[in-house]
Amino acid sequence: MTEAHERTTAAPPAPEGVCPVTGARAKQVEGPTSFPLSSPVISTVAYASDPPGYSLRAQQNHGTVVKLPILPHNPTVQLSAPDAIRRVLQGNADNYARGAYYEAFELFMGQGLLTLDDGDWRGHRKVVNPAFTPNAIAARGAQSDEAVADLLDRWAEHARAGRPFDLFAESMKLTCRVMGLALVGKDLSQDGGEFAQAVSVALEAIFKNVGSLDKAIPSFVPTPYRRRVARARRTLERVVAEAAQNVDLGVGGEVATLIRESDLPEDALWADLVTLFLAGVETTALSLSWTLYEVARDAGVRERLEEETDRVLRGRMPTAQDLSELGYAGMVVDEGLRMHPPVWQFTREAIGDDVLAGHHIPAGTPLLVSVYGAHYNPEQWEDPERFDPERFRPGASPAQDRSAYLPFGGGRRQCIGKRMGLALLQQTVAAVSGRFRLSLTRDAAREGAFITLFPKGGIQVKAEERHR
Ligand code: HEM
Repeated sequence: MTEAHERTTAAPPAPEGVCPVTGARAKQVEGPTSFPLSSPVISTVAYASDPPGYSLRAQQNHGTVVKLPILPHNPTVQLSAPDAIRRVLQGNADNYARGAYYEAFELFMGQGLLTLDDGDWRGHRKVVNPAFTPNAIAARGAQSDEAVADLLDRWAEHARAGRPFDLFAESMKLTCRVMGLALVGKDLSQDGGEFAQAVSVALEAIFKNVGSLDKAIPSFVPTPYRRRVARARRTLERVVAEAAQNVDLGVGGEVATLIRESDLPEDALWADLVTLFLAGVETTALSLSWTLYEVARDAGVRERLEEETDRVLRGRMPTAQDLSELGYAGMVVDEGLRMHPPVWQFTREAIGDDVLAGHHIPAGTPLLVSVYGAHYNPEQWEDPERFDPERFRPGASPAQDRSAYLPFGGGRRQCIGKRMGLALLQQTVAAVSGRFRLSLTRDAAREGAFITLFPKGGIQVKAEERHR
């Protein structure tokens, strides 16, 4: 194209404050303007040392649509305004691609359910969908029942020995078993924690790959971190290879069979299985740990839960059929997911210009949808720092705007495992409350964050059996 042609066809500059595509009047997105926080290097260091804290401070100081000067995709716009989030995920979802941040996910997840853009993604979602319907989840009910029963029996041994244990490590055993059976037909909690470790290391590696200093070290140097990542990859490769073999032998897991027998490309087995493991195992374990942590800290909530479980279950284990009667346990899980959303942010990129909550978003802008910011926004939630399951009482409006609550995302890319995750969480919270009282051995857990929001150093608890 000649320079003259470029000049004649280029769009005329938009009058200031008007989006060139929609023609709507719009403000520029603001962010920190004064040193040191205007400096991308200093901001990136501040962000890396406490990502959720940095994110909330930016929201408090500059609002719910804010420009973050963080590397490597500077500037990135952080969104926690419910109307902006609704437009990105639903109203104008066609204008938002997965974008540059999601490229780092391909390190482990290849081109699959989470990383593909809408066109190619549809086929993958359609193939695995039958394993996530209410009927499919109910058909696997006995697997969850047994896994939860074994978890409680292990905790009973800890209780009798007076031995503290880590809620997060225990929750990972539960989810490695339940997800392993559903996806590849194998209990993946039986390898001394190797699979659980592989999932956590892979998620950390994806987060660090976005902007890690590790990249400054030549790629042939086997740093301890790189050795851990390589080991995690080998573990995941072994699980996927075994899954393929088992499908070929006619004894494959439900999801592995659906993928292997579909028309999806050969590499979809790796991409979609690893995606489902990385998206489902740690997230659900974290929700369980954080929710039980909050229950252990709040005698009032604990007593309400005990009253409900004693009344509904009369000392037996809950099954999927009991969940509709265990409404308070469901509200406790919902509030746990508000206060500690395991996926505390996720990303998109604007394909064309748009206006979000009155702000002009130029084409190509990387976005961080801040679940954490939305869940702690005082304009949306009364006293957001308080753990209060009553917000989720049926018929109540938990937030001013329902798009301010999005632990599972929203729109057509909403989490495929939402129903499965919630059912396991509600069942386990009720089962634990029916049998044990948990107490923390340390006052407060410290939050750390990579892709997920995790308790640094775990959550040490002691269990006491309620009825002996
Ligand atoms: C409490 C547990 C969970 C939480 C908080 C959670 C959260 C989320 C969120 C926020 C998203 C949206 C990401 C985006 O739009 O960019 C998502 C997507 C996804 N989640 Fe979950 N998730 C959970 C459990 C699960 C489980 C159990 C599975 C499967 C076994 C799963 C598999 C997926 C997949 C495959 C996607 C991508 C969906 C798509 O784009 O079609 N998740 N999850």
